[in-house]
Amino acid sequence: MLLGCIGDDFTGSSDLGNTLVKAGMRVVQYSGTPIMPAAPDVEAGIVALKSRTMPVADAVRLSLEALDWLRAQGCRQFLFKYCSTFDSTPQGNIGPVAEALADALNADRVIFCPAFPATGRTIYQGHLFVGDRLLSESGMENHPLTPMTDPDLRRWLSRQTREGVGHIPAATVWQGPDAVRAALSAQPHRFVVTDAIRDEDLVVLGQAVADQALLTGGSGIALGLPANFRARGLLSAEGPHWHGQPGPVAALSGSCSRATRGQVARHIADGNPAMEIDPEAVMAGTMTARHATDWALSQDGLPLVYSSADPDDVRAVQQRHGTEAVAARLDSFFAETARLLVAGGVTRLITAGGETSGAVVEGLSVASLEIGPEIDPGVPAIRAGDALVLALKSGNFGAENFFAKAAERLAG
Ligand SMILES: Nc1ncnc2c1ncn2[C@@H]1O[C@H](COP(=O)(O)OP(=O)(O)O)[C@@H](O)[C@H]1O
Ligand SMILES: O=C(O)[C@@H](O)C(=O)COP(=O)(O)O
Repeated sequence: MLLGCIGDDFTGSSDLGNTLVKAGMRVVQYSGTPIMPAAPDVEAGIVALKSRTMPVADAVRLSLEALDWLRAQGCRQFLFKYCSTFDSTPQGNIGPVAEALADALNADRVIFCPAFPATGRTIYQGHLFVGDRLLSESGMENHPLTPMTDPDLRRWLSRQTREGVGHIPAATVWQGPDAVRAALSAQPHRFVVTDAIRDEDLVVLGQAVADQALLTGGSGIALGLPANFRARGLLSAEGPHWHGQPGPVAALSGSCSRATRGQVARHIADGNPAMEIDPEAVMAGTMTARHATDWALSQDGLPLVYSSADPDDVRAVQQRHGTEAVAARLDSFFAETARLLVAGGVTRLITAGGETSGAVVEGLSVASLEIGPEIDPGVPAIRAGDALVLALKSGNFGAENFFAKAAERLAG
């Protein structure tokens, strides 16, 4: 294993896997830190944690455990993957996890670059944009767990860490890898937010940090890394392999992000079967995973079970029961529904939402996931077993007809 990655959620980890596979690396995503060694042909290993929103100390501990395992697999470079919208609270977890990893690896400079231009996430003057809006006006300010109310990454990260936070502007990135390397060494601070507006900028950054032990960012920061290993003659020529899976299909969505809500609306408008889950009914125990599964298994086509709701509805239910209590109940509802669906014969499962997908993969007790071809930017097809394939969609990713598109791609 050459590149060791730690993802703070499951969809984000598969997004990173997608980038690395497209650039020709053989990638396996692990559900938590494995207890066994990796297969010998894995070139990039991604330990997916559900650490984005857990208490800081737990996120740090789990990330360090993952780092230990990746080091034991022989990795030469390490990447901490978080969301392209920098999902975190003023307490963490991006800053504290990065600090712990940097200390463990003796990294004296660490870049922070969540840019992912293919999905509209760009960084300019240290500010994160989603399309033509600042992060804080993109809808992410309403995220149920990590409302992003400040687009200045330097300021947001500073709240989470004891380290000072520096900045490398786009003008330096445009001068190429040598200029970035020089700017990095000249930084007075250990943590450095880097601008990136285009894929070319990410490739330059990837070249510039070829010898850094630790990088942090969205999946975009991995764009240039496979070429570094290839240039050193370290990648196999064969590349990844993939075969699809026919059979019954179902979709689950606990994502309340704007893109997912559009995809849910489109799925319904296209006449597909859909069942809306009322969180109140789940909290009261009157809606159970068994009910949802029985309904889904009795449908033709691509049934969708969703709790996706507008920000006002989400806020109202959170105020009544508490944010964590609602998230925990819905996560276990979806995890159990996934388990029952697969037990009932479903071979293609599509999930929307980072937390939701993490809960589902854990509920299915799948230890490792082989990353396959891209469905939409940031979302690959995944093989989870001999007769099970998955698509784990980040909340804000995917075309409007994502559910139908994913079902087709998983089959082929
Ligand atoms: N109707 C709802 N009301 C309140 N919370 C919800 C509702 N539906 C889902 N949630 C919770 O909102 C969170 C959505 O997060 P996630 O699954 O990561 O989606 P995304 O990728 O869009 O951020 C989950 O914790 C989920 O349990
Ligand atoms: O970088 C991204 O945007 C994604 O890879 C990701 O992490 C998204 O997380 P969720 O929106 O919670 O799925």
